[in-house]
Amino acid sequence: MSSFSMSLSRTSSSSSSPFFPKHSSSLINGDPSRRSLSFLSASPQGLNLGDKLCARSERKLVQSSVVVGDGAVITKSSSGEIKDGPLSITSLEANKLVIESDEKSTVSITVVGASGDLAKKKIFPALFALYYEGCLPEHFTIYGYARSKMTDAQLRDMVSKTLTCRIDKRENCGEKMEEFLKRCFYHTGQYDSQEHFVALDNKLKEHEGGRLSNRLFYLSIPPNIFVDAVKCASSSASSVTGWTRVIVEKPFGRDTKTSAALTKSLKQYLDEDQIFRIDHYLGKELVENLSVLRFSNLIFEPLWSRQYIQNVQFIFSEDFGTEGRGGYFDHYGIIRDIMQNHLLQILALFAMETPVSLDAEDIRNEKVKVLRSMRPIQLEDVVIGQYKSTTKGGVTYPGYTDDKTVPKDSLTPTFAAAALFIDNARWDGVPFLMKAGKALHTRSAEIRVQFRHVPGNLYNRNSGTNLDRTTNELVIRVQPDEGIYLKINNKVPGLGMRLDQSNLNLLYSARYSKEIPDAYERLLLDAIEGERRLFIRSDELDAAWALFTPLLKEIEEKKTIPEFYPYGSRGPVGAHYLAAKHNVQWGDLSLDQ
Ligand SMILES: NC(=O)C1=CN([C@@H]2O[C@H](COP(=O)(O)OP(=O)(O)OC[C@H]3O[C@@H](n4cnc5c(N)ncnc54)[C@H](OP(=O)(O)O)[C@@H]3O)[C@@H](O)[C@H]2O)C=CC1
Ligand SMILES: O=C1O[C@H](COP(=O)(O)O)[C@@H](O)[C@H](O)[C@H]1O
Repeated sequence: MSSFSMSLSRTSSSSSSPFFPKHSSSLINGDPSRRSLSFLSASPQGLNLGDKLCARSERKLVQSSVVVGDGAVITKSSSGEIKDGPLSITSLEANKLVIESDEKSTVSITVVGASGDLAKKKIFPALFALYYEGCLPEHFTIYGYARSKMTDAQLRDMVSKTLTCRIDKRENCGEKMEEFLKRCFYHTGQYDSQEHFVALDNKLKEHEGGRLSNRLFYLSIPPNIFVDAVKCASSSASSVTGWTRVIVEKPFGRDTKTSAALTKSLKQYLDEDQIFRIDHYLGKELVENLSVLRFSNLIFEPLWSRQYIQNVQFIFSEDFGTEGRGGYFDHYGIIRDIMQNHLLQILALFAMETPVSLDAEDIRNEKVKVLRSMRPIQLEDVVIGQYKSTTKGGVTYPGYTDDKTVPKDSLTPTFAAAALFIDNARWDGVPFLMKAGKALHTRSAEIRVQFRHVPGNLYNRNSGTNLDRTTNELVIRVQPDEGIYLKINNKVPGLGMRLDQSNLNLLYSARYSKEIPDAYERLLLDAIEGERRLFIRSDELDAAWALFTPLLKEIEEKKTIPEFYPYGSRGPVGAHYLAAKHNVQWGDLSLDQ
């Protein structure tokens, strides 16, 4: 257990790369446990108190321009791995970075609303997967907190029954689960009771055993009680020695006003950098890969503009309805549930300019610029729908309003399609089409990039009459069957000259044997490590609401009637007309998808 003090003396350097600055390191007073580092150009920008420096944090170090090299406490091997971790930053001052080994710190994770659906379905399984993979710190404790009366044993029982995660069939799963469950506890309490949070604080302290304490609260509760819980957690159960962070689940309000009010209330008790607004689509592997695809392959970035791209489509569909969540859903609708957050976030990542670095703030700055460059959405560019009951093969599927928690005359859309535009130099005039729906024929999420026709194409005559069928299309399939494929034209083998379209296909399951982690695993780990890149900053949220609020208001004020579509169908035909109006065909509905 040791602590190191590193002096960062900054001088300018023209030769060092922004990612790998030159530096030198030496012992302080001959003490091998204390190191002095002189950085030629680096600053600890991007590093925060409590950050953990381990192999997973390499990205952070690289982005932060504080890669520590030869002879230093943390060494970067030629294979790119950081050795001698994990270490935590315990003090961060100008020119002085104090880090200490992980043995001295602990992370307490409190799942607020532990008795609920999301906690069971996603949060506990993700925490277990992280534990199984050895990604949680050596010292950690997990607390479930909710009003329901439960003992530790009952929580463990509940968690073990719902740990239906990807780890299930792996080696030693049972053993690991036993170990994991021993670190899980439960505390019964009201969400607005300081007294109950003080009691939680005492229990956490017992487990922390005097180590530097870092605390993460995951608010897995309905939004109307977010602020009460944050108030109590921050005043009665936040850490006094390390960091305190709060993960907030959506919905972040219903519109600009309510979202701003929520942010204002949260900021009474927390700083912006303590708030981790989760959008779990940002944690999905293929969404994470979007920037890699674009910025690390020379062949894509030069094409990424109005010059070569005719339209971009963001498509979300589910083959089940709102069963069980009708009460929540009716208050929000598909535009707020999926478009304003998940699809818009992906759009922003897709369309942003190259960020200065991979640092969270640099990426989020670029995303905000995209969102703020978007043209107000016109109601004429939007189609809404609602699924109705249908009987197929002798089975009757319920309509949206058949749900007892949904008013019979509800106009809430369960489907929406929209054409959006980014009024900047790169994307001027390019339609960004979004489509999201429940109770459709399939479950999928994908990004489709349709390129322009080849000008003066020599082979037009050989390709048939429909030029759209010969345009290149890049498909990023977020789920299921994660993959990326590019449709290209090729000659059909033989003596004739007939053209065909084929896919250059990267199917993840064929390429990689390792299963893909759930989005919640990545996001929880990022929150523990203080990595904010995949969380929504308040100005991003404001910009997202500024775009959608006028449209939602207009739909609601005009009581726009949704177009009905049968459960399990491809959605309202209006979506086809909308696409056609912008000279587009939905890629997911074409014959050769
Ligand atoms: N479920 C999902 O798939 C998703 C959920 N979310 C969001 O995550 C959060 C949690 O979702 P989910 O688990 O489904 O929510 P639940 O409705 O299951 O609520 C979670 C827990 O909160 C407590 N609770 C529920 N209603 C109230 C109330 N009116 N007053 C006080 N406490 C209440 C209950 O615990 P107790 O009674 O024991 O205190 C409940 O177990 C929500 O913000 C939701 O919008 C986001 C994406 C997906
Ligand atoms: O946020 C939400 O997402 C889910 C879909 O998430 P996925 O990871 O299963 O694709 C959606 O069902 C839900 O309505 C929405 O609130």
